[in-house]
Amino acid sequence: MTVMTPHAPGPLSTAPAYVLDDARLPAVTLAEPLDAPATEGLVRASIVVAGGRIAAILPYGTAPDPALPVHDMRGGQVWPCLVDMHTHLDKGHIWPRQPNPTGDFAGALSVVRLDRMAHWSAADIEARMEFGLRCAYAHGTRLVRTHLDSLPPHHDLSWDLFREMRARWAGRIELQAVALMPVEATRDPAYFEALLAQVVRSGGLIGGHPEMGPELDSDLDRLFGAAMEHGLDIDFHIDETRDPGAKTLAAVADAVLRHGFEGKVVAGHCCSLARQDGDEAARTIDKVARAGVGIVSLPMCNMYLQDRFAGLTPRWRGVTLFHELAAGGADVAVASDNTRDPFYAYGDLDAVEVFREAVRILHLDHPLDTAARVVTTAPAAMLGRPDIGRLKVGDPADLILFSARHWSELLSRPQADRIVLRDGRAIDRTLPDYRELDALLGARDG
Ligand SMILES: Nc1ccnc(=O)[nH]1
Repeated sequence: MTVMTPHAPGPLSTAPAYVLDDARLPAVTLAEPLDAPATEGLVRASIVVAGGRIAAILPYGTAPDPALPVHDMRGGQVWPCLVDMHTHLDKGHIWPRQPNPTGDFAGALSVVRLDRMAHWSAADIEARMEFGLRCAYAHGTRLVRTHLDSLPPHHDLSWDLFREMRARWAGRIELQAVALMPVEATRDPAYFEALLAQVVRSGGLIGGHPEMGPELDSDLDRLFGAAMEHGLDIDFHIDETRDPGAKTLAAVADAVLRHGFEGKVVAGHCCSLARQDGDEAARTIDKVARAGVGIVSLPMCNMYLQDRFAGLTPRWRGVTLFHELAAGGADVAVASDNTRDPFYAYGDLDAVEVFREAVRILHLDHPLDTAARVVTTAPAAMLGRPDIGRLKVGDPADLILFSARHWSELLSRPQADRIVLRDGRAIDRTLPDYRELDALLGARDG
């Protein structure tokens, strides 16, 4: 019997070619449909890996070359490596140094600013980004988009560092970055020009959080104008509030249509949409779909920050109208958001955790048939990388092997025993030790 441990000698660590036999694959991640029956969206199949690539995907039972060594999955699921399309690597892991005393959004905003101004040198950000990326890699993620706080001086410092980190991580994690600032900050031409120069130099995206007010549309026009001039895609933080009066999502969709904007636009959060009445929400969803604005929900962070009042029990989950958006024709996905910082006290850039929690918080279950798309093909498409997060013959064998066979098995445990293959080889999944950050964050006894 094959022993399912990552470091056992065997085909996953040594053989130039082998078979992952008797696996279950999420059909929604298959680039080409397999002629085999699916149960709850899972297809039984065997994958031939050769030269670090997927050489064949065969219906289970159609025996491949009998000479090849076999890793018997015994019915366990095999997924492509994952996509985490909305993170904040620059903030990650500051919690021990800068907790959020209220645990709410206003508290997070104000204390993050204090920490940023006091501590965010290049060395500080680099150490925390590196730590976060090591976690994401060990968990099986291959593509990460991060927002970077981009108010001075970090519009320079963080972006210079980002280019370095992207080069260092090339081949392990593909990195994308988005400028995060209040959209009204673009009214300062000297700042905005300098920021745009950095974003263009870095192959990044422009974004930020628009706010309601008389200048909302003109602020958006300035941002879209710059994006069109420089050929940039856009990724916003939108309406992260319980206030139903926050309607910048509709304004963003209007701006896309008004400008005939042809780049990709993503809107993260969109919490207040779920607090508006049905007709109003439906009108906005229709606009979002027509404008082709992709929506990313951040369920763990939203449930943590939204509807938090001291001494009171939360009454809503904080998430956007995920199902209604999907039914209305909008692209939808989920992602991590913050990790161990004032916006979210927990998290480890584990897209499998994000998937599990998203299923529970957003009711992505029953049926679960296509749910796996929300951390694979859907975010990959929104990020302009449809070559990642899918199972396709000829692609690198970047795969996650689960012992779990069915959805109830996959979603009931944290899948800490998963095996991650990169280019067909099992990687070392050891997570970095928090103690590595002690010197940076001020070690605390007690
Ligand atoms: N949810 C968030 C909003 C703004 N900034 C963050 O880091 N996170």
